[in-house]
Formats: sequence, structure tokens, C-alpha cells
Amino acid sequence: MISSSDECSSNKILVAFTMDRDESQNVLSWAVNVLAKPSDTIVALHLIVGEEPRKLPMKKKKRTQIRRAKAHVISMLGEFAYTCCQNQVNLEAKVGFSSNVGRGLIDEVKSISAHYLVLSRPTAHEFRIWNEITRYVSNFAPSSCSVILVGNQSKTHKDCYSDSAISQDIKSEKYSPRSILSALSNDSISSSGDDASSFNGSMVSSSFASPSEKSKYKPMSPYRLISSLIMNSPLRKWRRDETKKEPKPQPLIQSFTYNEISKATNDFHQENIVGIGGYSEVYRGDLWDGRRIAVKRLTKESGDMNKEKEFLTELGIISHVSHPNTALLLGCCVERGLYLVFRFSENGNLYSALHENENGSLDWPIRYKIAVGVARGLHYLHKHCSHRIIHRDIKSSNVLLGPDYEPQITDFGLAKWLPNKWTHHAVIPVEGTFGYLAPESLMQGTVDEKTDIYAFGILLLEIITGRKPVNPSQKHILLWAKPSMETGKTRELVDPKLEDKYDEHQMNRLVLTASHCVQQSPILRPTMTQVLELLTNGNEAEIAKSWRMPKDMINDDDEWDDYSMIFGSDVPLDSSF
Ligand SMILES: Nc1ncnc2c1ncn2[C@@H]1O[C@H](COP(=O)(O)OP(=O)(O)OP(=O)(O)O)[C@@H](O)[C@H]1O
Repeated sequence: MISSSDECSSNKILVAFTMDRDESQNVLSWAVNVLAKPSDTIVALHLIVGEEPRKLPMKKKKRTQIRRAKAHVISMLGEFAYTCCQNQVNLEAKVGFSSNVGRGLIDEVKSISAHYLVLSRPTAHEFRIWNEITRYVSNFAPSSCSVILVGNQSKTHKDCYSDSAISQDIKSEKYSPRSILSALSNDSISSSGDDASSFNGSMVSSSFASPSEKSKYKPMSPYRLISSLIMNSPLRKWRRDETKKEPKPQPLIQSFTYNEISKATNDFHQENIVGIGGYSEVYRGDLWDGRRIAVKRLTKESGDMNKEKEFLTELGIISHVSHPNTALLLGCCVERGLYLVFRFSENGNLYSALHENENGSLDWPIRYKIAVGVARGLHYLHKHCSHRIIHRDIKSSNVLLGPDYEPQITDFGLAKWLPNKWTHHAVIPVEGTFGYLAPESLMQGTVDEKTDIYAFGILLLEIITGRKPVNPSQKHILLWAKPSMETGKTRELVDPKLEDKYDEHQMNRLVLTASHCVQQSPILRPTMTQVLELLTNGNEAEIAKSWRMPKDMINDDDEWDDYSMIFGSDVPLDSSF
């Protein structure tokens, strides 16, 4: 096989690809199947010739060109997600700008310190341009980078390689890119085309690289528009389990065309709107194959790069997430706007079910199931997701209710990756939703897992009491509930709509868990592992021992004074930051 100069270290392979589908498949296939070894990183780059647009709104033509490029990147790279996952190769994708393709490639080679630059041989009519590009990269590639051409071309172009040593294997006829490509043609190239892929507004780490490896990346200087393929999604494993009988894994994230989603939503008809969020509208839709979907569309008026970035963050993060208690992303569409396509949750969201349901209130068994389900979803995000995640906006309207009222956490627009050894982090401006925001976030702008725990505590109180966290005519839910929680008078907390029909044991568990989660000091709050234990089967005294601070270190009076200072009884009418 092809050897790199240093067998032990991982290599960075830059693969340049055009808008030509076959060419792109060939060159990527070769890089993935032949060149890369486990823990190598492939960066697939499509360059748009021209200036990076800096002003908004962009010209329509430019916008279309960029979206087309993104769509191409997504659909193309999706095909290699499974192979890369199996080969433990990191795969990232980018769309960049440069006035000259050759120069753009060399800039990128230098920026990521690539060991290889892999180019596709062009079709005959592009030969002149291609010749210029290859000449340029041959002349200017650093000596540490080998330039490789892949594709069917009868004539050998010796000058296409850089001065640096390319391994003998590559040069030899037996393993020439051309001969290997022919052998591969029935193999990996034939995969389905709508596998896991996603892009993000910033460099998103891919799954096999450790955080320390990732931090070695330099900022992508000339390339602002970055796409990143999210590899090794647990979604894959989960969906494979779901469909055990099928030999092949299910496609992960599908790239939908605008026509498909427009048809499904009756041309985004007002009647199909099921939710309006801070930066999006959500439409119900029915796909041609019978699947019911929810299409989240970035609102046109938002036209703001930050909103677009938030939207892409959500796409980047949620494509890593796969759990029965998190919303299921089916795919996305980048034509004529940005759209996320989710499986439809037929029972709406928890906020509506608790506070706006005219057909009666949620029964206790359903409420308990929702509480435990959300805890499982959050536990997964904090502890078991391939990259740990804090959600940062846990609230009842972000809990969808699927079939049988199984809850699904949604809206990852504010979510953040958690580095492995992260304690807390300052986020300015403060984001989240008033009423669920932990005191430390409000006062210092810090967030960590415990800010999610606090929000979960408020959510539990909402489930127990049936009260909204903030309501202009009432006290903040926590101030209202505090006296009863302190004295253990659980009955006073219970939503009257339950008409005393609830399991007392379960109710006590929920109240107890909520009271721990809403402690003012983050270190006094339990972790999600402990929360799950408390909610389901743990021994309270035993579990509490593992996180509780000695009583004499806590000044309860001060704690509640701070709560009053923050929440008071006059709460802002605008409940969202
Ligand atoms: N998969 C889905 N199935 C059914 N309804 C959904 C789905 N996704 C979202 N909705 C509805 O749309 C609403 C808004 O969705 P979402 O919270 O994702 O949007 P958003 O713009 O991020 O909102 P915000 O940031 O203001 O919380 C949800 O509360 C829910 O009612």
C-alpha cells in the first residue's frame, strides 16, 4: 500500500473537487479508499472562483452559486460517510473562495499543513485550465506536500507532481491512481448518495480526531464559508439497530430538493405552520413516500449572518445526535433558503400540552413519562453523545411530543459542544430563555452542564404544578414553589388539573429532584446521571451524598435572597432573551 513519510502520524489529505459529480466521486473515492489510513483527515474542498461576498444581502446569482456548491458538497460527501466511518478516517468539507484555483489550493494546503493534495484529472475540454492549475500547484506546493492526480487520462503528465517525494507505490503502474480507481468502481462509489452529511458555519470537529488534534487546525483564512461533514454519527448505529433485518445501514441525512419540501408542505402554506420560533417557521408536510415531516425554515426576514450561523450550528450539532428522546433530523435543503427536515412529532410540544390544551390536561403517567424521557435525552447529550453537548435552551416549548407522548428534545440552535475538560464558559451576550436561566448565567454569563440541570429543574416544576415559569400576573415559579418545597408539602405544589389523580411516590421523586436541580449554586446541583437515578430508582440519601455540599457551607438565606433579587415577583413581559 501507499506509505506516508511517517507511518505512525496521521496525515492531512486535501482533496480538490469540482462541480462534476463523477469526477468528484472518483477523486474522493480514491482518497478515502486508497490513500487514507485510520485517523487521517481528508479535507474535501470545492473552490468558487471569485471574491468572497462580504456584504449582505448577496447578489442572487452569488447566493445561488454558493447554495448549489453547498448542496453538491453535502450530497457528494454523504456518499463517503459510511466508508470513512468504517475506516476511521475523518472527513471534512469546505466551500471556499479564491481568485485563482491554483492559488486557493496552495493557500489551503499551507493553512492545514496538508501532506497530500489530490486533484482530479479533468475532462478533455477543461484540459487547458486544468493544466494551468496543476502547473501552479506543482510549482508552489510546499516540499512537505505531495500532489497526486486521480482519474482516467491516457496521457501521463509528469509535471503534475510536486518536487517532493511521492511514494513509489503511487508512481508505480500497479498502484497508480488510475489503475486503483478502475478496481474500485463497483465498490464504494456505488453507495446511496444521501448518507450523513452536514455543514456548519464554523469549523466543526469530525468524530475521530481528538480535541487536541482539532485544536491544531489553523483558522481558515481565505475561506469563510465552511462546510464540514459530520462523521461517525451515532444516528447511523441507532438507525441500523432500528432496522435490524436490513443488511445495509440506513441513509443518515438526506439532501432534499426545494421541490420535494415545497410539495410536501403545500408550497409552505400558512395552514401548515405548526410553530414559529425566534428565527424560523416550522411547517408540517407529507413526503411522497408517506412520511410526515416538520420543515424548519430560516425566516426570510432574518437575512442576518448570525441567524444563518445559528441555523447551521443546529444542523451541525443535531446531525451528531441520535437518541429516542431527541428530535430526529431526516435531512436538510440548501436550495432557495435553508431548511432542516425533521420527523414530525404528532403531539406538538410540551408547553402547548401543559398550558394551551383545551381538550383537558395531561394525565400523570404521561407527565411522569415525559419527565423521565427528557432526563434520558439530556443525560445522553451530557454524557453519552459522541461529542458532549450542552443544550442551553431547555424549556417546555423545546420538548416535542412524539407518538405515545415520548418526549424529544429539540432546537439545538444555541447548543454548544463541550470540550472534554471543560468546567464552565462565559457566553456573552446571555442567551437562553428567561425563567429557565440559571442565576449564574444571568449574573455572570457563564454556562456549563449545570445550567441545563437548572433549566431541567424548572421544567420539572412546570410539569408538577402546571404553572408557566414566568407569568406577568404571578410570581416566578421557583419563588412560588419554594416554601412548599422547603416544608415538604408536596400536595400544595400539585397541578389542580390533575384532580389528585397521581402516583404519590413518583410525585415525591419529581419534587425532590426538582429541588436539587434548582439549587442556586451549580456545584450543589446533581449531574444528569444522578438526576436519572433520583427520578427512577435511586436511594435519595445515597445519591445526594455524592454531590451534596456540607450543610454548613450553604447559607440558605443568602441563596434565596439572590433568587428574589434575580426573579423578584415582577418579571419581564418579554420572556425571551
Ligand atoms: N419535528 C417537529 N414536529 C412537530 N412540531 C415541531 C417540530 N419541530 C418544531 N416543531 C414546532 O415548532 C416550534 C418551534 O420549533 P423550534 O423550537 O425548533 O424553533 P426555533 O425557531 O428554534 O424556536 P426558538 O428558538 O424560539 O425556541 C416547536 O415548539 C414545535 O411546536
